[in-house]
Amino acid sequence: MRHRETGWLSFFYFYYRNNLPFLALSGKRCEVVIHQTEHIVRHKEVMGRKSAKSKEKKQKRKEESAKLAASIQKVADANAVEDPLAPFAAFRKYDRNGLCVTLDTRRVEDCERDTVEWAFNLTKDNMQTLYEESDWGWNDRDKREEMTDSRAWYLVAKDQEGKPVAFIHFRFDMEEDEEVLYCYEIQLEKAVRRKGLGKFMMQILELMAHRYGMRKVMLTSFKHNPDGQDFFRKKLKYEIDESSPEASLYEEDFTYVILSKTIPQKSPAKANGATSKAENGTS
Ligand SMILES: CC(=O)SCCNC(=O)CCNC(=O)[C@H](O)C(C)(C)COP(=O)(O)OP(=O)(O)OC[C@H]1O[C@@H](n2cnc3c(N)ncnc32)[C@H](O)[C@@H]1OP(=O)(O)O
Repeated sequence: MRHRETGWLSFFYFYYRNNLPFLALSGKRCEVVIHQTEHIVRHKEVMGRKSAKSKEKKQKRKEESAKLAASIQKVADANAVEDPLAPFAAFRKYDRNGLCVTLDTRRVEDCERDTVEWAFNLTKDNMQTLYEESDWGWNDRDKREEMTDSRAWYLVAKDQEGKPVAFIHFRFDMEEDEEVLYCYEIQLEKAVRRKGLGKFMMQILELMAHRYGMRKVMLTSFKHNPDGQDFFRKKLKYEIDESSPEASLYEEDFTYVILSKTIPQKSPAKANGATSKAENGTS
């Protein structure tokens, strides 16, 4: 080592640089002390590196919990909005392909009882067989509980007589530490299918996800529901989500896939209140 070879001067310099206490030493003991001192310095360096690493870890944990808190806050803010459809006046009506309906969003507790009952029955009609063909099976009580959970929001399309013809049950929620808009259910009466209404309603979800800062729109779809699969994957370009069991290494053949679409995040200007084309009705 350099300072042992260069004698007293470098020995003092070494002490001085490493901020070590000075001791009166005889020349003979000098080498031993230098050796011990180097050992202490190495130890200090290792400890220094360790504490830098633990500081880094602590900082990372701090950032992660701040990010999680911000995500939870976004979900809470979205759920606190009185009417999530309010900024999209142009999307309150769908008048195309011989279909004329009005659209409305409400918390489940603000929906008419008849509407919730209609939504349950339509879901049962459309989905019971598919559920029974899956590992999940169908259970009236479980479905009712899910559909009337206090976190449930409904986007309902009604015809000109005020009769509901299509709905989406959605939630602003956390999914694997991320703020998402989860589409629990999209169900249309047979008479209004293949007229573009389903696509229009899913577009509304994507607009709301963007407006309220959700990172993705997510949903679960049975593999043995080809209509749903074609609609979401081919037409709406939803992709298999990383949380879907199909995307992992499980060998078990699951009967469903989790699909999602990433929502581009708002620029700071828009986050501060500027309105988008869709909100201006110029989509
Ligand atoms: C998360 C879940 O809820 S999964 C369960 C999904 N729901 C169901 O399966 C219930 C029964 N089905 C339905 O309610 C509806 O048919 C939906 C939601 C699947 C689709 O809604 P629709 O209004 O019928 O679809 P829409 O008319 O908007 O079609 C959009 C596009 O998808 C295509 N598409 C719609 N339905 C189908 C279908 N059955 N097969 C193939 N393509 C289809 C259309 O061709 C259209 O493409 P285009 O724009 O090029 O013409």
